[in-house]
Amino acid sequence: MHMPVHAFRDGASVMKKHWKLVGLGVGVLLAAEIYKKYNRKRRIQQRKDEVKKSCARLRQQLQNDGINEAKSKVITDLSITQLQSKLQNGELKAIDVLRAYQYKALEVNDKTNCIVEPIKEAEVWARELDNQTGPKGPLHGIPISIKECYSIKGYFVTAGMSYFLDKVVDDDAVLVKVVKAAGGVPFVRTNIPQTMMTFECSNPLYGNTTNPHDSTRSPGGSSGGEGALIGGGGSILGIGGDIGGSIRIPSHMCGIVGLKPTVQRLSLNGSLALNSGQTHVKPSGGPMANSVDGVVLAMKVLLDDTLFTLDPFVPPLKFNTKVYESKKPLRIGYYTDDGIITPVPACVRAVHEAKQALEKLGHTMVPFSPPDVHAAVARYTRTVLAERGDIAAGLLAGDEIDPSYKLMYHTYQTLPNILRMFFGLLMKTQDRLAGEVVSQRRIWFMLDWWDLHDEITAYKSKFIQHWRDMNLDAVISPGLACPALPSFKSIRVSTVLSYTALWNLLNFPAGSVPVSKVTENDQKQLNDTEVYPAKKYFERKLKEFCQDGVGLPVNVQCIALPYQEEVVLRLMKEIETNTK
Ligand SMILES: CCCCCCCC/C=C\CCCCCCCCCCCCCC(=O)NCCO
Repeated sequence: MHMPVHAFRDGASVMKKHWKLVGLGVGVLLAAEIYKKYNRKRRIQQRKDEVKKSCARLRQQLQNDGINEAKSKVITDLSITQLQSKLQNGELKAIDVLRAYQYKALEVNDKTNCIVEPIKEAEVWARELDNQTGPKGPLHGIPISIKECYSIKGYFVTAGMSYFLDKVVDDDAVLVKVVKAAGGVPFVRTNIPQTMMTFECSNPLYGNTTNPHDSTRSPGGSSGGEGALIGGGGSILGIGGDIGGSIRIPSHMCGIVGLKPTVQRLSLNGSLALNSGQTHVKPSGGPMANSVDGVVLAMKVLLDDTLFTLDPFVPPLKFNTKVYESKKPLRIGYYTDDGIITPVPACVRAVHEAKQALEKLGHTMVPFSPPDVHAAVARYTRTVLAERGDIAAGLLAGDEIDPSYKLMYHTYQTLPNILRMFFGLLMKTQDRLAGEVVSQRRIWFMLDWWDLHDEITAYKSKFIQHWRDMNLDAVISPGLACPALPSFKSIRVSTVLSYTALWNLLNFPAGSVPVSKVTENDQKQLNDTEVYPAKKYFERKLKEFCQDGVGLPVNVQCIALPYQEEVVLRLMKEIETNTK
């Protein structure tokens, strides 16, 4: 078709105008993006400065009040039972206990960077308790540390992401309210890893937390700040959260006690969850402490009418003291290897020591093999990574990706599918599960999601049948396949998660209790190929990361059927009392 020349000229000028508009649009978008990034960086810096100032203020306050190492130690050396009784009978004041723990917490923080910030209102709360007349609550004056993801009115809840620095939260989480109603004094907020979906403890806002027993190692995560703080002696009781091991892994790596209850035995209302729409495997909130007594006290106090009223979806099951204190001999399964990754010798030895101790107490110990752990863990990762980290990635836009999260982020977010499949195939030659996890598909369709639910339900039934066939009351297992790992290395041995994540998939309560410390002989055995052949790639990596680990804590895990936290705690107490 013929077009007159002027038509071309007009067309060209219109195009030119359009290009100008497009250019302008792109420029505005780019400028907005640059501004957003700049603004986020500025906010992060501002946050870092606020935190530094708030620690400096507290330090000054403690100095003004004449608190020193010796004064603090007199109080922080008390067991939770002694502390509770001295606070109840008025021998100790809440403010003095708070000051002692603030001092110690800052000291541990200097070594490990475990605190996000002190809670400034703690002093007011402690003084109010000291002035209070009438009956005292069971946690009266006991300082409690709180994982960063739990809301505390007036504070930022971020999971290590600057996206959440826009506004502070306007109410306390349910567990924080229950703690306060019982007279507890929330006094510090503790660090977490970026997104909370790793078992490290590092993020660009608050930095990396290190292990109190070895500063080159991680405390584990995601409740790693709690692990490091309690493990270092800077808190006696804290609250964590767990969807794959986040209470139990730091407990194991820092040598403290932690309980992951059945989902919803305690409330998680008011705690940050990035993927709360993921319904198949849910997180649990639970206590972490320096003793089983601490965890038991927390469970007794939390499982109360205040909790049942604040969150009516929590089944009104009070702590069953009869079950906890029962002396009836139990039939307990034990295993040291789940077939996914062989634990290092120290972790195997800990299970044997716990088994012997329980046997001496009259329990019957029987070898147990959890059925089909491979399929279970593959389903677990398909579930928790169903959207392959899209939600976190959306919130992270503009933030630096933390080294602890990088490999997972890039595997699922930036690697083109074809390369990921190739990487997965390559991985499969080394480790079948890891290869499957790397190449697993995003769940797009509702029917796939429902099928996955049915598969998990079927697995639960099969597992419970196996448990019943063996007539078990409980099971003990390694706390994890390795003690504390060097910082930022956990993703390279992430199959170790099979020891903890299995119980999240099944929704069984599981607790972690210290049994021993890595010895020279454990290390010798680790390097003896007859004892630890390290045939799999991840086992070779474990062996590498576990060198020079003498003295690191080693826990075991205790597990029971859903809603039988009291059985778990009973075993933990018996192990704590009869090992080491
Ligand atoms: C479990 C087997 C994993 C094998 C992965 C092989 C490693 C290949 C490298 C990169 C791919 C990354 C795959 C990462 C898999 C781990 C996924 C689950 C992480 C869940 C951690 C949960 C921590 C937690 O409990 N958070 C509490 C939140 O409230």
